[in-house]
Amino acid sequence: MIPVAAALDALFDLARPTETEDVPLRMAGGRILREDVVASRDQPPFAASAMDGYAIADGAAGDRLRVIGESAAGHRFARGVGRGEAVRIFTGAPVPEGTTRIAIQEDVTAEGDSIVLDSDDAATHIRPSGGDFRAGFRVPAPRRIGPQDLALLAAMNAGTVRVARRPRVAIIATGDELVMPGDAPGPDQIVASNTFGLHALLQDLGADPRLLPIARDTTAALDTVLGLVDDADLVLTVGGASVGDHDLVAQAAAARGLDRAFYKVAMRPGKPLMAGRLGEAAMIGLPGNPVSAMVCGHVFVAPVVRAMLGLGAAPAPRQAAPLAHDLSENGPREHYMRARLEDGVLHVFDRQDSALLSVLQAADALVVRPPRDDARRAGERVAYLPLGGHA
Ligand SMILES: Nc1nc2c(c(=O)[nH]1)N[C@H]1C(S)=C(S)[C@@H](COP(=O)(O)OP(=O)(O)OC[C@H]3O[C@@H](n4cnc5c(N)ncnc54)[C@H](O)[C@@H]3O)O[C@H]1N2
Ligand code: MOO
Repeated sequence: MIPVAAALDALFDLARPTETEDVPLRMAGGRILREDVVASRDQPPFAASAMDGYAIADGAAGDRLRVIGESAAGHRFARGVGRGEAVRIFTGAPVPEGTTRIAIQEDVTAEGDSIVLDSDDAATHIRPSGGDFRAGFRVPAPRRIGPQDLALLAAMNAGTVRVARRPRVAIIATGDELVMPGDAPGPDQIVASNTFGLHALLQDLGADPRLLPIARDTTAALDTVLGLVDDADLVLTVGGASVGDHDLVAQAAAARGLDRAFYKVAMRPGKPLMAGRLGEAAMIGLPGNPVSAMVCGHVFVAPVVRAMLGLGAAPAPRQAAPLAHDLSENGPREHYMRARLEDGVLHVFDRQDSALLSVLQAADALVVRPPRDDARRAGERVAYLPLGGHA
């Protein structure tokens, strides 16, 4: 058994960054920016009105000004404006030459082709040219492109952006007992679940996951499904990783030339984890117990996918919070305990069996106990991995 950190390092050695590709901006949400985007012009490109009203050169409450034209968004007033004059102006329109402030229309009385200023206003209501960003302003890569990024990149006039190709991930469930959700299971069968959780996790990460057919517990069936892996960057198998007579994944992968990096990690759940290089792909053999597979998804698969996307080789980010209650000392394996954060305090579930998906679903954190961690008291701060995803 190797420590979690050593397993993660070995996995980072297997993870190759994907190539880059150009995508139209509207397709770029959730993708990883691989090349800086640089603004080619100032925004706004001209001094712009922030309000509907009248652009004026000067004037105080009581002054009467002659309205000599109009500046609307997209249509500037092309002449200059002098003392005693005003230009009708709308939000977003270019501020005419010679004006210094906008008198908002609520503060003005319009009378024919002139206006009277009803009050003084210290604010100019003018957005200066380049007030948002200047030409040369940069959004640096790498970065996951969120909705706010998209809005900014569009304002910077980026029609396409250079992003990381999504890592293709083949997911293979193994086991004679498994049927697909919605099928009719026999009396000794259960429904494949882990692969669906992993598929969703991978989609959230920005990967391109593909569910392959369930492989039966024979080396021939496993070989057939491994043969469908095609151009995957990462192959995930689920189950068949332990020491039982029907745990044949290692054998089938070896026959296909797996160059094994490690087998068994000092963690709980997730001990029978296996990894290596399988042709062009990295392969991770996940344990079959549903919670073990999902915990390994968060602890190993997610950082590997992030590394492939070019976001760097770093463990899943941890946070810390106080415990709601005492915890007994930990054994020799790093323990990832399902817990629920309530008002910033961690409640660790009593039942931690790695078959209990209902407990995992109710959890929003995995408390991380180092190997041989001492007993912990209520109120002590401990590390946890946020799981997210709760309404
Ligand atoms: N003698 C020992 N037995 C076991 C050990 C051990 O060290 N010595 N380790 C245990 C631990 S820990 C784990 S974890 C499991 C891992 O076993 P496998 O990876 O071989 O997984 P399976 O035996 O195929 O399945 C375990 C369990 O999970 C269910 N399963 C499998 N795939 C799925 C799926 N896609 N969706 C839902 N459920 C799935 C399967 O039906 C089993 O119930 O080994 C322990 N045994
Ligand atoms: O290591 Mo297993 O994954 O505890 O159930």
